Amino acid sequence: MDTSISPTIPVALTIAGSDSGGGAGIQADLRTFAFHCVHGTSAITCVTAQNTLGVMGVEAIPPQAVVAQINAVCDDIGVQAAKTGMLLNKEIIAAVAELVEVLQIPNLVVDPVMVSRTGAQLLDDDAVKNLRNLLIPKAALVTPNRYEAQILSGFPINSLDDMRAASQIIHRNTGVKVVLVKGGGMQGSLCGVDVWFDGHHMETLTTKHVETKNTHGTGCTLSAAIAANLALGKDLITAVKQAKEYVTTALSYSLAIGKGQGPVGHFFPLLIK
Ligand SMILES: Nc1ncnc2c1ncn2[C@@H]1O[C@H](COP(=O)(O)OP(=O)(O)O)[C@@H](O)[C@H]1O
Ligand SMILES: Cc1ncc(COP(=O)(O)O)c(N)n1
Repeated sequence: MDTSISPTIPVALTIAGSDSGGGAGIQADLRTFAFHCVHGTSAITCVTAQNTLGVMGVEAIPPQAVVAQINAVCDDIGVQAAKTGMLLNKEIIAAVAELVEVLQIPNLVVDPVMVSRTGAQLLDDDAVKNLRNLLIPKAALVTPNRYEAQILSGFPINSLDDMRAASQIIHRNTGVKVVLVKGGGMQGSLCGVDVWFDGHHMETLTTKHVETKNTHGTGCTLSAAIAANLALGKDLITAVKQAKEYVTTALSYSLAIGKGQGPVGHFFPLLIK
């Protein structure tokens, strides 16, 4: 008897870098998809040698190999949603942006990864232009953190009002449907507060602040959970709110592994009885 699960199982794609330490990047994304009961597919853009202390090395995957991975997934399996994470250089960004258009990849979440939690540069300086002009305009949602929102808006962010202003500037400059400025890098009570702006409606999304140093992979997990929720057919604001709850719980169950900043934990559905 064939016990395969029905072909209606949702499928999501992550286009991102590999994190050898397993806390962020492709590893966090596929784990997040799995805990949402979404089949995860991947296109690896670069391989990082990384742990909880930092990034020791980065090797780029040639753009044509990134394109081949995306084509292989989309030609055969098909995806209901996708996210991008660490894209590393302008050539990979241009290739991904073109393919998103050609393949009409739906429900694209762009996490504009630029710098790691440990301070390592994850995007070439000359690649920001392609991110802003070629890829972000094709996204349903872009999810910059404080630092990335400052780069994309050219506006310094020190308060909730600054986060709001930056979200409006990014929306206007890129034409993206929705901007979510994340507050993980903000001080005090603003840490964990995010700002949503869709061109009409501005909303402040708040969950409880979790006190932990083990925050590696929060941004990757959030964008992957949003993509998983979109693949499951949820509307964008619901997808974002539920993803934020997922990250908050994952922070509460973070993993104190390694000597530095450990990753958020995804095992809570198995741990909470
Ligand atoms: N200590 C924390 N407590 C609660 N939520 C947090 C905390 N740190 C980050 N978050 C949330 O995690 C998500 C990822 O944000 P952030 O850490 O800013 O992203 P990135 O990993 O890209 O820097 C956001 O929803 C943010 O509000
Ligand atoms: C491969 C890869 N992708 C993304 C991040 C960002 O994650 P974080 O901001 O938690 O360091 C990372 N460190 N490595």
